[in-house]
Amino acid sequence: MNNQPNSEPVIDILNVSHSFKGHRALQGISFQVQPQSLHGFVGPNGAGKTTTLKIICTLLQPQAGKVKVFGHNVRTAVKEIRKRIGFMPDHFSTYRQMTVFEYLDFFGAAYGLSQEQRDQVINDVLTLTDMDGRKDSLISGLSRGMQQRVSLARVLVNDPDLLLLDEPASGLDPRARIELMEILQELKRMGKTIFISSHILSELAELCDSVTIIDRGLIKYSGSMDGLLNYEHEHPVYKITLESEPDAIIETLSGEAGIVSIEKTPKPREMRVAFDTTIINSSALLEKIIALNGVIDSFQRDKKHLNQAFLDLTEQGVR
Ligand SMILES: Nc1ncnc2c1ncn2[C@@H]1O[C@H](COP(=O)(O)OP(=O)(O)OP(=O)(O)O)[C@@H](O)[C@H]1O
Repeated sequence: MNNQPNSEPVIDILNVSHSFKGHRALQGISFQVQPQSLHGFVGPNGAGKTTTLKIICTLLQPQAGKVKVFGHNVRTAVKEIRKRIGFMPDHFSTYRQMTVFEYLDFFGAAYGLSQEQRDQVINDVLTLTDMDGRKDSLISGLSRGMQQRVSLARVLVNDPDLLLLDEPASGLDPRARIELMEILQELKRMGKTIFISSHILSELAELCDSVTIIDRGLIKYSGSMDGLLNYEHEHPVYKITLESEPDAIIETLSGEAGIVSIEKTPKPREMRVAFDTTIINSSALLEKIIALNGVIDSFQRDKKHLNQAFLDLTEQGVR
C-alpha cells in the first residue's frame, strides 16, 4: 500500500458540474476526502451520488470543474488512478454462475497477477471478508449479504488504497449490514480510505468519521459526522433536568429576553430550552434557573436527531 502525506486529500473535487441531456445532475459540487477516513456520501435517490462516484473512479469524465484522486487529475491520469482504487457498484455484476474462487481468480488475472499471487490474494481477501468457507460455492446460491462480501473481496484483489462503494448496504438485513460495517472498519484500520454512499444517513452514522450530504446535485454539508450532529440552523438547544418538575420555572422564563422556546419534554422533570446566544449564554441561563430555586440534575446540549439533520438539509418532493 502507498502511504499518503497526511495533508493531501485522497479525493479533491472542485466546482464539478455534469448534465445528462440538459438535466443538471451535478451543479458545481466541491468537497474533499481525507486519507484513511471512512467518509459517507449521503443523499436521496437521484441526488447525484452515482454520477459523482463514476467521475471519481474515471468511468465518466466531468464536463466542468476539477477532480483529483491521489493528486492525479481524473481526465489525464486514468491508469495511475485505476491502479489505486477499487469501485464496488450498487448492483452485482453478471458473473453469478461462477464459484467464488473462479470469480476472484478471473479478476486477479485481469489485474495481471500470477496464479501463485492469485492463490495467496484470494485466500487473504476471503479471510478479510469472512468468506473462507465459501470458496467453491456458486455465487448465484449465496445470500445477498454474502454476494456483497464477494463483491467487496473482488474490489480488494488489487489491494487498493481507496475503496469507492456505491450503496453497499442496500437490501441487506440488519445482521448482514453490521457484518459488512465491521469489515469496513477493519479495512480502515489497515489504512485504507473508504468512500461509501447511501441514501440513509443513520446507516452510516456509527461507521463514518466524516460525511458529505448531496441533494439535487448540490452539496449541503461536508465535514465531520460530529459537526453534522451539532449542526444548528438557528439557536442552540439544551436539555435540562431538575430535581423537581419545572412548570413554575418554565412559566417565569418563557417571557424572558433571549429565551426562544422553553417546554417540558415527555421525560419526568426535564425541559428543553432554545436560546439566542446574542442575548444570553448557557451560564446566564443556568444562573437564572438557580435564582428561581431550581436544583439542576443535568444539563446537556440537545444534539439534533440524525434524521432531522438530514431532513433539514435536503428538500422534499419527487425526484
Ligand atoms: N445516464 C444517464 N442518463 C440520463 N440521466 C441520468 C443518467 N445517469 C443519471 N441520470 C440522472 O441524473 C441524476 C443523478 O443520478 P445519480 O444516479 O447520480 O443519483 P443517485 O444519487 O446515485 O441516485 P440513486 O440513489 O437513485 O442511485 C438523476 O436525476 C438521474 O435520473
